[in-house]
Amino acid sequence: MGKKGVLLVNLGTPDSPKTKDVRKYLNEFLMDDRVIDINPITRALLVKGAIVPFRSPKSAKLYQEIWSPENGSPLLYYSIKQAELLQESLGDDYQVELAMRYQSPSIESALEKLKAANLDSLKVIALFPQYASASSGSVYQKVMELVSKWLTIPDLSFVNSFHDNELMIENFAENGRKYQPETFDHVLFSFHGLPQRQLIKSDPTQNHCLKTADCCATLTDANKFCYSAQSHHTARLIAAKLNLTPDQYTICFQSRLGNDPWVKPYTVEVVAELAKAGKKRMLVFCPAFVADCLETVYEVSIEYNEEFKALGGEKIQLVESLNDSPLFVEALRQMAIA
Ligand SMILES: C=CC1=C(C)c2cc3[nH]c(cc4nc(cc5[nH]c(cc1n2)c(C)c5CCC(=O)O)C(CCC(=O)O)=C4C)c(C)c3C=C
Ligand SMILES: [Fe+2]
Ligand SMILES: [Fe+2]
Repeated sequence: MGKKGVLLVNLGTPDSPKTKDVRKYLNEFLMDDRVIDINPITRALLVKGAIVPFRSPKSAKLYQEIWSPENGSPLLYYSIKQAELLQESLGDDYQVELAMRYQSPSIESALEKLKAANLDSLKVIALFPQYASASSGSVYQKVMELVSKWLTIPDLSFVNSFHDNELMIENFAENGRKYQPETFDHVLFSFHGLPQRQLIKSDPTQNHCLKTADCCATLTDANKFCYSAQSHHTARLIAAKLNLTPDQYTICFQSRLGNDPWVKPYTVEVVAELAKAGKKRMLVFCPAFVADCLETVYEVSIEYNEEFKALGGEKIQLVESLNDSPLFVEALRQMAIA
């Protein structure tokens, strides 16, 4: 019997927090036609002419704030840990490799190692709990492009999403419980944002997403692959584990890029409204990320915290991500062997 392969893929991070490496990363990331899904000429003009030149030095400063002298980027550090722990847990019948959709380690290099192992099967898990064309879709497209050229293609499968994975939900709830959610004035579930255009394009019925204010209130056949609907579902499941009632929490979306409308409400606006409403202490979960990264460690813990305090709030407390927790490794193990 040959080995079974498992490929874990996260988004990627710059090779270093220097402007030149951030520029290289942003160029590869934002030139992906699933990420900036517009006419290719307009995309190239926008990305290479405007976004990357202006954003790279600014983002480099932010990356410098979160870069650990020993471990580098938290996203890469914890992704490596997750792959190592999963390998340990699965044992010698499996070969686990980690890749990043952008930059290093590349999907090409990880697939080369897996090809050399003469695998019986390959399971690919994009490390995004909620499906989006811009994240998981892009990973799976890239894997398919590369594996389609192999002479022998093993049994190949993908995990579309794991927004409702019981162990993942429990892991977020467990991380949150340590902070005693009941002692906070309000709880936020802040997900990475996405252009509204991408939700609408991905709606198979073309008659559901964003047609009503509560289109994400339940998961149905029409919105089962919708990033926003899956995000709402994840948040409701974590909230239920913590016995939070709907008035105690808000679901919102962060990290908007550009001027087009993204999924609402925007976290930055929710934070401002809650500060103005007199809320003092807020607990923030970021369940679109399975590892801490720039969007959690900087954007939530530093940027939103400062904005909240400037408007009269006292503290925004980030609930750490799943990182190297045994519960998440077990969730990955169960997905890998399913
Ligand atoms: C949760 C999954 C993610 C989706 C969906 C996603 C969509 C998306 N992102 C951008 C633009 C940027 N994202 C950036 C950082 C970033 N994004 C994700 C995940 C998703 N993005 C992660 C995990 C990270 C952190 C990476 C790290 O190194 O820690 C950035 C770079 C940082 C910055 O300059 O602010 C950009 C830019 C778009 C346009 C998009 C969907 C269309
Ligand atoms: Fe992003
Ligand atoms: Fe939707």
